[in-house]
Amino acid sequence: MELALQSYTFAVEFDSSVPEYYVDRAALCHKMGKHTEAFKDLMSVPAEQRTPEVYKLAGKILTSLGSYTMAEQWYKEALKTMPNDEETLQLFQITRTKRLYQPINTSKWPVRVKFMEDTGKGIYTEKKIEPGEVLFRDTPVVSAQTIESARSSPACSLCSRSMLTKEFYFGKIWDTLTTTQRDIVAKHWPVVKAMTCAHCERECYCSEVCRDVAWRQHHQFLCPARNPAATELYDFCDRGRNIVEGMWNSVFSPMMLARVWASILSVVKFATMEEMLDEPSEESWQMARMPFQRFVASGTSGYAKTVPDMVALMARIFSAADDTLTLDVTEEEFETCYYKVACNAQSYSSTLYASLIHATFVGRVRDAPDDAAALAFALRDLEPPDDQVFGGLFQIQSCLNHSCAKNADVVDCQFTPNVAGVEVKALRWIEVGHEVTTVYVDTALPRRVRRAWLLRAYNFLCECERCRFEGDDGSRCCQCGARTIPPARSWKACGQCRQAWYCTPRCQKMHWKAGHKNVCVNTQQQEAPPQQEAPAWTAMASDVPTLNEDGDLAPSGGGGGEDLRESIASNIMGPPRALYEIRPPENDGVVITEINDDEKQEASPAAPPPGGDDGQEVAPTAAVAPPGDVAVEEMPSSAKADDTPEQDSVPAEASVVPDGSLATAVTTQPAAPAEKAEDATIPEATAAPEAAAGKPEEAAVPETAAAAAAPEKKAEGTAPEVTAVAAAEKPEATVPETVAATAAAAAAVEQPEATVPETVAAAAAAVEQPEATVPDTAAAAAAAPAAVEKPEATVPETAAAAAAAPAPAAVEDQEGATVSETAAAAAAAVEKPEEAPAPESSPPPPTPDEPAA
Ligand SMILES: C[S@@+](CC[C@H](N)C(=O)[O-])C[C@H]1O[C@@H](n2cnc3c(N)ncnc32)[C@H](O)[C@@H]1O
Repeated sequence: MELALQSYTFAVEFDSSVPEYYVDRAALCHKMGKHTEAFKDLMSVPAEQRTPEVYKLAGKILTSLGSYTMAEQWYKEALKTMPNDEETLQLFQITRTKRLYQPINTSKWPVRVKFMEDTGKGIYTEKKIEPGEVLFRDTPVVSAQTIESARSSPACSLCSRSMLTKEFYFGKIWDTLTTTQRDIVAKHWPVVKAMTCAHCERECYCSEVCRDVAWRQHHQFLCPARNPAATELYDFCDRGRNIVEGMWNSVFSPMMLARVWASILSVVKFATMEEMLDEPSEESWQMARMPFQRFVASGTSGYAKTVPDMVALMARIFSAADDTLTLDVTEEEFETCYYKVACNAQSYSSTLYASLIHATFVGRVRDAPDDAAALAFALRDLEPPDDQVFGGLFQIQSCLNHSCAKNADVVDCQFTPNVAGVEVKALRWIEVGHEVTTVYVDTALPRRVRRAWLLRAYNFLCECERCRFEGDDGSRCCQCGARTIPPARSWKACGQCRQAWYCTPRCQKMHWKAGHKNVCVNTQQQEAPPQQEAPAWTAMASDVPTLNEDGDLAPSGGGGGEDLRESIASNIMGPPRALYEIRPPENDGVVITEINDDEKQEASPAAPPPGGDDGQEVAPTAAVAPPGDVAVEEMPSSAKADDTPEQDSVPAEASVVPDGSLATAVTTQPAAPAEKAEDATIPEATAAPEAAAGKPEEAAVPETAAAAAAPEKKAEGTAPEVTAVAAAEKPEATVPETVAATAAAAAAVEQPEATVPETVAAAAAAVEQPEATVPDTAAAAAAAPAAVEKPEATVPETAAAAAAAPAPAAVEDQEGATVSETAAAAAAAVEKPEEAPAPESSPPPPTPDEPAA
């Protein structure tokens, strides 16, 4: 090879105007591992003479240099002229995967970030975890107080500790207090020293340290005194409109987006100064963007068009951010950043809460009876303050995937007085290698609504254990998939959770064993419904599940795929929103939980179905069963009004004919043998109210003697099985290329040492188009039948592109292309739940003790 290199060098020196000589030498150098020389050679080819092959080779070289972002740019250039070139598409995907899934350092913690094909990055345990154990802690890369909270609860803009001053708390009342009363308040109010930015009044800090750090990190570009365009942004936030055209939510404000760009600029500015350059280098841009590149962004493009004023405002702010530096906030740039934040923002607080300040004050006043008497009137109508709430982007925490049966909680955590963040704690035992999950949605909601929510907001169809072992409504048997005839009828619901329906006791039993027992909870033990609590998220949730005219994902339940698909195309117009919800502190005053904490149910396993009563309870959602209907006749006739188990009676079985419809023929089977204790805990199925009233003998599955026994505790840590099943169910065929890409991703994830990029200075200097942002179009996302990652909006979707997509979860990175589990794919998965392979968590075949199946 050395000889060949000499020949090429001779050729180049002989006639330096022939681009092919450079290209050939670059290819050889690349082969020989001389990547920097190779790239220099390519840069000698004038831009107008660069062929797609040159761009492709440049992509390969830059990938070898670990400069993935730039490599992607060059592949994109190549794809502009040869959009169907499979090799380039493949290389593009691999590079992107490498960039997105480079290892995240969790070496201090008993967890590891791993990449799974169906769920993307996730957090997995490295050892068996105890309930309550801290899995990891994390601090935000960027954060901002939510608009809502900023108005009601002042806090240090950087470290998020509460800055609730007495004047703020007393508000208008303050002016009505006598001097004596004010003195008393001042005596007992904890010291809260707040200071503003040295240049503007718009930011509040707890200390000079926070003020200085904030200045360097972002405020230098956003201070209205320095950048007048930013005034409008502050005004916007001050007006307290946390919902802009129904889009902004209470978890993050546009200020967070502005801080993302500002912090990128600040790194670039610093690097440029350090390197004593006149202009920022491409490398410094890349380095500055790096912390944000790993965050996935789910969403379809078009959002920027719904908030054009905000896009224009951000563009104005960053076009004048600094004398020498500008950042072009295009629609694409805006959307990418928006979706990253929407998909990953986690709300959190400093544990130095407003309520803590208030409680301290109240406690001190109480301890001084004279002072209490003097203030009694003034304090009469004052409510305790709201706590401050921030939204933040966290590197590790953002890798937590969702499960409706979460096994971990995200709680507030204070690292130092000036650094707050979150810690993730196990809610129960988690086996080694199992996934750590949290919830993104109110898990008290029915399955259909939860899934619609998640699909809309996060672009994935939840296949967690709960979703797999609950149904949508009574028209479809959760075990065998048999549908009622007519569809308005309802099968009997699980008497305990009422979230699963069965055509026969046998199906109920099978489903129980297969996994329903792990997720079955008594809905009455769940928390009050969201409407009653009216936390911030209900306002958001209420406008989400309108998926079709009936407000359903599918008519008559059963997860009809077409309807879901259509509704997604027609109704899922809005962008994702983060649903993490902060709750008022409980007990120790530092608890932050997500929207709904089903840990309470987990902590206190659902009570057994109460005697005969439970069997008589009816599912609130059960439909009316017309008397004399075929399905009613097929239900067990053995259940007596007093629910005495009738051991030798025979529940008639509904059978399903191959086309999935319910056969009217009723078969008789031998009586089931005595059940094992495990089986005996199955809550009896309950029928629709009218059916129960009209036909008491059909109201319940015969209750067994052991039915009062407590149901088994939930199985723990089943996530890997869930993952496996979800993968197995995926409608898209997984082609070898995908496997290869995934393997590459996994390898990248698992090899921390592979992360250190070589120097890319030469490459950086030469790159022409650093940041072309090209998100998917909404139409493409809706229409794409398979997961497709498109390096350019202009690159047609091809089978090859679909095959090459390494990650089904929607992943839109800074540069825009999207790996998406499309609506169609999701819909297909919903459409055929009855055809799903048996869950891996299914129990072994029945033992002789168990009832015959
Ligand atoms: C906060 S991120 C979680 C980490 C993410 N998996 C990643 O690769 O960065 C949220 C995104 O993860 C994916 N996700 C989370 N939970 C999931 C689940 N249960 N099934 C499939 N995808 C999931 C979705 O794409 C969602 O938009």
